[in-house]
Amino acid sequence: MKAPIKVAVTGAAGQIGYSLLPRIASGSVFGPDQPVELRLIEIPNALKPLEGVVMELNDCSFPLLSNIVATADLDEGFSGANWALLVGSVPRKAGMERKDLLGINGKIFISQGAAIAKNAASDVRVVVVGNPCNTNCLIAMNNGRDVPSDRWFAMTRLDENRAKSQLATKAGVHSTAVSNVAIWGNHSSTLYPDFENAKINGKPVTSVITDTQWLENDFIKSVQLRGAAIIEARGLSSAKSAAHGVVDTVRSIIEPTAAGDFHSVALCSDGSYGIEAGLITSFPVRSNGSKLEIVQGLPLSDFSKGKIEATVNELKQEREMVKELIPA
Ligand SMILES: NC(=O)C1=CN([C@@H]2O[C@H](COP(=O)(O)OP(=O)(O)OC[C@H]3O[C@@H](n4cnc5c(N)ncnc54)[C@H](O)[C@@H]3O)[C@@H](O)[C@H]2O)C=CC1
Ligand SMILES: O=C([O-])CC(=O)C(=O)O
Repeated sequence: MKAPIKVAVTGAAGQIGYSLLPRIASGSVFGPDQPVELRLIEIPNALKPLEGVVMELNDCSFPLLSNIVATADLDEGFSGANWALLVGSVPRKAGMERKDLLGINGKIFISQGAAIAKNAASDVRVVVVGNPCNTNCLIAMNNGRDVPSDRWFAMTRLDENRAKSQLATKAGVHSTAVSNVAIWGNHSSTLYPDFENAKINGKPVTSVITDTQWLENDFIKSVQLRGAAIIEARGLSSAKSAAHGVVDTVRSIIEPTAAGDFHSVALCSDGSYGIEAGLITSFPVRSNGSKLEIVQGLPLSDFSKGKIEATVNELKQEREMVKELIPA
């Protein structure tokens, strides 16, 4: 039996937490032979509902769940964590952009970044989900600089999955036929779902879907605005698909990527594709199971370059909005 890994989850009493925790505890994220200890972090006011979540997790009698710690103390919560999934933060309401949350949510990530650096395991990897996730991740990373910058991620996998679903529906194929979908930039209404490098059954999307007008307009907009459409329909932001996005994000970091394919995650730019180093930007990535790398050399048309520039510019604006939260 392997030793348990410690997985810290913030916002554990929230709606994403409710969908995500059983996936982790049942082995869907770290594998069917990997025991996990859950370290659930909430604000003091949410400790009571968190107690209910813990009761339900216990009632599932998950074979792989070795222990649960529930706490409002960041030092205790992140102690020894091998993974920190930062979900806890306020979701937007209808009519808001995700960056409108920066004033409320940004400061949460100062203390969380610092507490991760102080308490987590030396191999900790961090995935920020709470919005606006790229800039929240930037804040956390810069307040937790003892953790190397290649361990910090923000989630754009839900956007990749959404793009696959839209392309599959348009082409009349199953979403598993769609591969190589890069999401570039910010998890926001400027993100760029790159249909030019995407494939359907191994062929360029543009040779299967010849409706260029749809690809350049409706498709991009549908992915950019999907989160808002869910809020409009549900009265609440996406939770099940977001939790599934977290599962896919972690798995595509720790498991080898299928030959020729890639996935999307926001990480600390190293200057690839001319994107300013240090920005938490979504890129196409490949993993060999232990090392994750940005896919190099994808051809980008002027159309794609313009879209990427716009979303990266928004990331720079968001960084400017939170400059007081980032130590020099
Ligand atoms: N990156 C992505 O693709 C997606 C991101 N999100 C974002 O995820 C976040 C969480 O969404 P939901 O679970 O639906 O919200 P929710 O409101 O149901 O749950 C959030 C939980 O976070 C807790 N929380 C707030 N501040 C905290 C802190 N400082 N420390 C620990 N916990 C804290 C709250 O008490 C609450 O239980 C939101 O910011 C939402 O916009 C949602 C969907 C997709
Ligand atoms: O749109 C939102 O506020 C929640 C989110 O990030 C998403 O569903 O992609």
